[in-house]
Amino acid sequence: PKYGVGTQPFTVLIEGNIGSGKTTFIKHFQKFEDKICAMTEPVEKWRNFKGYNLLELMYIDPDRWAMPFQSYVMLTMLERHTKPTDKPIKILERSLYSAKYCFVENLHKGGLIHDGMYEILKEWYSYVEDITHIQADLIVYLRTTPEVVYERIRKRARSEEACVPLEYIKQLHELHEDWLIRKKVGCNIKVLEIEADLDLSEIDREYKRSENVITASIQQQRPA
Ligand SMILES: Cc1cc2cn([C@H]3C[C@H](O)[C@@H](CO)O3)c(=O)nc2[nH]1
Repeated sequence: PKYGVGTQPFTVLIEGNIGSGKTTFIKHFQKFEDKICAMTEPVEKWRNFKGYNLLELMYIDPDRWAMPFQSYVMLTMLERHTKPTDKPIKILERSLYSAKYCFVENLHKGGLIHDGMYEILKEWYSYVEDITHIQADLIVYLRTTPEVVYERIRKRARSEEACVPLEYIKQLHELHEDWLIRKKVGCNIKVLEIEADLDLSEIDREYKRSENVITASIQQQRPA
């Protein structure tokens, strides 16, 4: 049997484009810390891996650094997927799936990683999925339009993202749509779509709706 089968609680993956509000969304759930193990993306690890800013290196020198960056992202995602918790719910920001179907796919389509690198990463994904149980019961898709998140990225002004062009954001958007809306690829996991173009004041209504769906989905769960 796969490593970790039956060891993980109900797991929600928060997915969406860069700047779609995932971290804000997850922080909203961190107040239920007695019931929910919520883990944001380890961006700080990627920005300082033993003194190397892998995120910056990936953006400024993708030919050399996009592949090693994505292989480290895979490692950090796998750590989160398999991390034990005694809480009944786990919420993760992104996943091995968005790594595979969105980011690595985008880098390869854009010619930023060589075919050989792409094949190695895909080999890792399929091996990892063969030997490890990846718990994923619900995907909350913070659905946005590229222009809206592009503006947010400009405002947030994360230094490494300064040169990310709108085209890159549009490509990532389409890959999220292929995966989560058009269901062209990937896992048949239930998707809850959140209109995340809304500005933060209105989005509380959407948080409430997702909370209801998450708690309802857990109730539907087979009793442990
Ligand atoms: C799974 C996964 C997340 C992820 C994030 N990123 C980038 C996009 C943003 O600039 C930053 C934080 O999400 O990291 C990436 O290049 N590849 C990724 N793969």
